[in-house]
Parts: sequence; C-alpha cells; structure tokens
Amino acid sequence: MTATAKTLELLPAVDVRDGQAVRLVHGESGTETSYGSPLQAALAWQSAGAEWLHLVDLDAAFGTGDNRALVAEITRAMDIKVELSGGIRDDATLAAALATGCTRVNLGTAALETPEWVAKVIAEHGDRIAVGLDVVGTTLKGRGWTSEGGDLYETLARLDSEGCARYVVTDIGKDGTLTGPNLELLRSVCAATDKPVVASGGVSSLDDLRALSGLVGEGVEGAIVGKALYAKAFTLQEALEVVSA
Ligand SMILES: O=C(O)c1ccccc1N[C@@H]1O[C@H](COP(=O)(O)O)[C@@H](O)[C@H]1O
Repeated sequence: MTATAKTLELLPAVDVRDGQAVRLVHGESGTETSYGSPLQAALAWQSAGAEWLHLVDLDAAFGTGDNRALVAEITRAMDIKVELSGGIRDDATLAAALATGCTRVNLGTAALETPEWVAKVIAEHGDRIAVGLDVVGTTLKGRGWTSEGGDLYETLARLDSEGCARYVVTDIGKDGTLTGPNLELLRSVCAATDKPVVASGGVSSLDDLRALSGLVGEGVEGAIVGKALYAKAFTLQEALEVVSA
C-alpha cells in the first residue's frame, strides 16, 4: 500500500472582539481592524472549503469581558473542525468550551500560570487540548500577550513530558504584519518536540504557504491564516490548492 504524503492543514482565523471579527497587529489591543460579523466570516471560510476554523475570543484572552455565547454559537453552526481559544483557564471555562462541540481547545495563559491544572486536563482530554506557545524571541507571553511566562523550550519540554498532543506556535512579532512566518522558529520548535506544530503569525502570500508546506516533514502540521485572507492577499480556495499540490 502506498502511503499518502501529508499536506499542510489550513486554519483560517476568526478573532472576536466586542462581537466583531477583527485582526490585530502584534496582538496589541487598540490596533483592531474590524471585518464585521464573525459568524458570517466563519461561514464564508467554511463555504470556501476550509476544513478547520481557528476561533479566538480575544476579549476573554485580554480579560476585557468575553464573547463566549457568540463563539459557542459560531462553533455550533460549523460543520467543520473548530480550534477554540481565548480565556480557557479553569474547569468551568474548559467545560463550556468543550461542550460547544469544538474539535479541540488551545490553552495559552493557563499553561504558563497554572501548569498543574494544564497537566491534569491534558491527561483527561488528550488531543482535545493543544497549547499555544506565543512568543517574543523565546519568551512566552500570556494574558493577551501582555505578561511574560518563561522560556519557550523549558515549557515545551515540560508539556511534552506531560503528554501534550500539539502546539500552536505564534511569533507575536510577526502576527498581523503580513511579513512572512518565522520559519527558523518553527524549525527549531519542531526539532525540540515530536508533537505536531501549528504555525501562526505572518502568513502573507501563497509562497509563504509553500514554504510552510516544506516544513510538514519536520513536524509543521498546519498554518493559521488571518490577515492575508481578510486583506485579500489571496483567496482561501487558492491557498487550499497550493497546500494540496
Ligand atoms: O490571536 C490573537 O491575535 C491574539 C492576540 C492577543 C492575545 C491572544 C491572541 N490569541 C490567542 O488567544 C489564545 C490564548 O488565550 P488565553 O491566554 O488562553 O486566554 C491563544 O490561542 C492565542 O494565540
């Protein structure tokens, strides 16, 4: 039997702030560009052929309120897989997130501030838990990327030892800038773990997706695409064609 080569998964992003789909620059509060209804955006990516949606409650991540009812409604409206994140930091918020039927959640701040709880939920929920490693250089950031949370590689080693199934790696310096992904960082994280890595931050062109596809063999499983789609640098259909080629 011939094995089928793995192709890069694409996760179009819908980040929700104050009920609207937005994109930020470097994740900084106040840099929002608004793109209207997040449900309409999510449905548009689904109609265009997406197999995944990366859905973020930015208010919950920043601690400026939440859009929990709305992100639950969006998740329930999707026929595709949903990776849900933002403000999932304790038993109650995790239970509510998982109850939406999302495929997996992505934990950020909790992995930095409450490592024992994260180890427990990794053990309980397996690959429904991913951890977001959001970095400036090799320093992890939490709480809406405003607080420092230790060293990337030390935290990665700890999470690996606890059985974390997958990492979503964001170079904050690249996020929302359309300047290309940090391939060096992704290679370095892939070399440090056997677990799959979802790349986030900086995708600006179809060539960037080709470059990320070139890292699938090293462990890059997927790529989150945000601003490039909203800015119409390329269409989702074009992106899906490039990664399936
Ligand atoms: O996605 C963003 O643009 C973003 C910007 C600023 C802060 C967080 C952001 N996104 C994601 O939020 C979750 C982390 O939330 P928490 O720390 O668990 O509450 C993670 O997916 C970030 O990548």
